[in-house]
Amino acid sequence: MAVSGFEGFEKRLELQFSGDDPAGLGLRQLEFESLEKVLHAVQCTVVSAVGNQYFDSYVLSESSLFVYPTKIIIKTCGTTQLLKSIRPLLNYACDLGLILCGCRYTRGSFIFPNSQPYPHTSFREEVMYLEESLPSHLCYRKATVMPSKLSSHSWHVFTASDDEESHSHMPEESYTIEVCMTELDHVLARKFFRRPNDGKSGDSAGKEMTEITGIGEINPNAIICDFAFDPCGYSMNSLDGDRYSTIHVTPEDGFSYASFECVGSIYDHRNNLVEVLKKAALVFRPATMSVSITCAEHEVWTRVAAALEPLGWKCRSCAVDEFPTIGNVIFQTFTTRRK
Ligand SMILES: C[S@+](CC[C@H](N)C(=O)[O-])C[C@H]1O[C@@H](n2cnc3c(N)ncnc32)[C@H](O)[C@@H]1O
Repeated sequence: MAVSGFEGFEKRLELQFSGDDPAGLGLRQLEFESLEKVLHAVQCTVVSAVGNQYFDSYVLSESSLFVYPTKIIIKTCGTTQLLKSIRPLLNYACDLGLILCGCRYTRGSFIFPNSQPYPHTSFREEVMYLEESLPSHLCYRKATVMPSKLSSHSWHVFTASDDEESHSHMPEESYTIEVCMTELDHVLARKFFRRPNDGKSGDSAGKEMTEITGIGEINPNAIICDFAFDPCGYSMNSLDGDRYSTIHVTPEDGFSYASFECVGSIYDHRNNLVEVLKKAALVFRPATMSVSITCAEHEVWTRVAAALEPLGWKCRSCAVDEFPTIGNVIFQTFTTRRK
């Protein structure tokens, strides 16, 4: 941990591959030892894992990893060196006959930017490292920092893709939503601290936190893989068919942070996203939150304000940008009226 405090804001990397056998196991064939080597380069480890017929999910010492046949998502916090996973992953994927066709890297603004090691010392450095690590056939590249009225919340996005015309590494109907919450309600944050010497494993303490905080109610149909750190901190992955969601919590005063991420479809009932967002926000009641949606083309983002404004958060800013192949990224920030 940095001397100042734990860096909750995650770095998130999504790599999309194509191959001859799209119905096959693809990346899921990777040996656990290979994944461990990739994570060693990033400087984190697996603490818990669960899979279903569609994908494998891992809770990490610093956030989460999801492995689909042709897609891998790694999200890591603290002082991890996430981008160092790219080269080993590309080598393993190549051995499986998979070719990289898309890359998306996103993150918020670090609370402790000076504690970040290379190549995460600045967004400029990260982009240079990405540019050098990715194969040249990913020729459509774009890097942007999406601003907000709150200097502590801006959204860093880098994308690279192989062919703008094919326009669908991401199914047109699906979207990803990434929520970053800071200044958590103190009483609610206390629930993510363990009692000293509770005699529990990280798994059983995690299960208890999932229940008492209401996290288990966000999607009651999902399989949940949860873990509680000692003395505090919590991570969970949930699996519902081919969809994941994930929550990570740093509850310490002064740098409290929680993130919620899920995927959805524009064809879901309008209320699904509204209800899920409401429930996730009420678990933490943060003073400030940012919501980023990546979606091909749809007004799904209007549902975010519809979910949060009746609960007392006010939308302070909204930025939209378009990226090759993945479509639009909409970045909104919210604060409580009391701010
Ligand atoms: C890994 S978790 C969740 C990460 C997530 N990105 C976040 O900050 O919300 C981080 C929390 O667990 C605590 N923690 C305790 N032991 C830890 C460990 N061995 N590795 C990482 N975090 C640990 C940290 O102090 C922090 O509160």
